[in-house]
Amino acid sequence: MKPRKIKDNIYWMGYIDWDARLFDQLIPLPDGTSYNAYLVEGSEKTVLIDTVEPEFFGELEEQLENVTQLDYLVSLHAEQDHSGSIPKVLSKYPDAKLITTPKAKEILMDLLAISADSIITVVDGETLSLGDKTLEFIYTPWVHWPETMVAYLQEEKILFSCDLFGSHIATSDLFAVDEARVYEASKRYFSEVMMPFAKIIEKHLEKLTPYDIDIVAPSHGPIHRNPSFIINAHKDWVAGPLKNVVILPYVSMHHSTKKMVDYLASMLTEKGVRVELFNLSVTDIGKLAIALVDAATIVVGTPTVLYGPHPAVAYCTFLANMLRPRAQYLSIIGSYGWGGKTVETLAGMIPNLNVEIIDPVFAKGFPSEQDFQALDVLAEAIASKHQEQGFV
Ligand SMILES: Cc1cc2nc3c(=O)[nH]c(=O)nc-3n(C[C@H](O)[C@H](O)[C@H](O)COP(=O)(O)O)c2cc1C
Repeated sequence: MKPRKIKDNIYWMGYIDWDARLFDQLIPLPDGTSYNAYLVEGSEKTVLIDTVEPEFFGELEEQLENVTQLDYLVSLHAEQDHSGSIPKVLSKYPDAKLITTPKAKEILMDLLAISADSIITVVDGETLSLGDKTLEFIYTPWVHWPETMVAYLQEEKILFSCDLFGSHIATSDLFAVDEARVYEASKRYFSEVMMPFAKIIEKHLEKLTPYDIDIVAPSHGPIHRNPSFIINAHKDWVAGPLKNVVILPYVSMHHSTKKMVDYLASMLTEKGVRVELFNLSVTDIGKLAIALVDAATIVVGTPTVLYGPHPAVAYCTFLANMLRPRAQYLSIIGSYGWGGKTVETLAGMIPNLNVEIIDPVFAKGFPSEQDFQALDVLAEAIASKHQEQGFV
């Protein structure tokens, strides 16, 4: 892919990774992703903002073919998918100075053995003149590492937001055209990377409010010419109202738990509560993470296996605890043969979740009439709590 013009003297560079299927060896990428770098040519100085995964440096190098002089390289975030090619860019342009935050300087030196001499650190709000253009650096720590910042090109009103407002999607659209598709890809990205920092991101969104932004240029996925679409989506994900939704991640080996999950789902639906079921044996955990962003209630379904939850349920619970969704209620349903500590084990795995636990329902073997009645009570309890809270 050749450099693509965003505005006069401002170009997208990078790599569109159509083949990527797993990010950080953790996150499923059904739609691939991209690694975006941006070239800004001022009347006096030229700057490259971020780089690409080191294995794709060849592509970036070709895009830089006609760039004879690079004065600055900005690193907004030290993670290798953006920083990994910095050493190669610096050896191509030995006079270029690397601009970053003091915290990122430390991390870049640790990760990539970049020498301290080539790094200039900036303070929050500092500006860099490129002649007719000015870059302002705005600290946004914990998006999603401690060292992160964004850069605002004042004259052109472009926010280079790095991972903030990113989406995992490979597309030849330079700008987000199919907003519904980008919304889903961005929510996936948010849920898996940003959700644990939702409260901090809420503050950053407030900090960015006074900036007049025409274009948001993130480091993954397409660029936004309609910035309110992606900014408002993030405002909603970090602090918008929870939804009248119960998500039901479950595993069932011999259908007892499955029968309970299906029954509960049906009762909830009858009571006007929306449900999303995730069979953890086959589910894309990214889809589950997306649902965790704004569901009001989580009900985990598990059989008892060797005195505890099924390992796939334990993994999902561990992940949910890491991702810190905003759900307010949680319950556990499932089946056992003779005994165990499934509920205690799962309850002990969610210290980060600020949830009220609604009485679990466990069937001995296949659910009996009494178990279905207990599920009726659970459905009623959830539905009335959702109603009381006004979730829609
Ligand atoms: C590998 C394995 C280990 C199990 N370990 C336990 C156990 O420790 N305690 C228990 O009460 N039941 C145990 N069970 C029995 C299941 O929990 C029980 O059959 C349950 O009804 C299965 O639910 P499901 O049909 O949703 O898979 C075990 C079953 C299997 C297959």
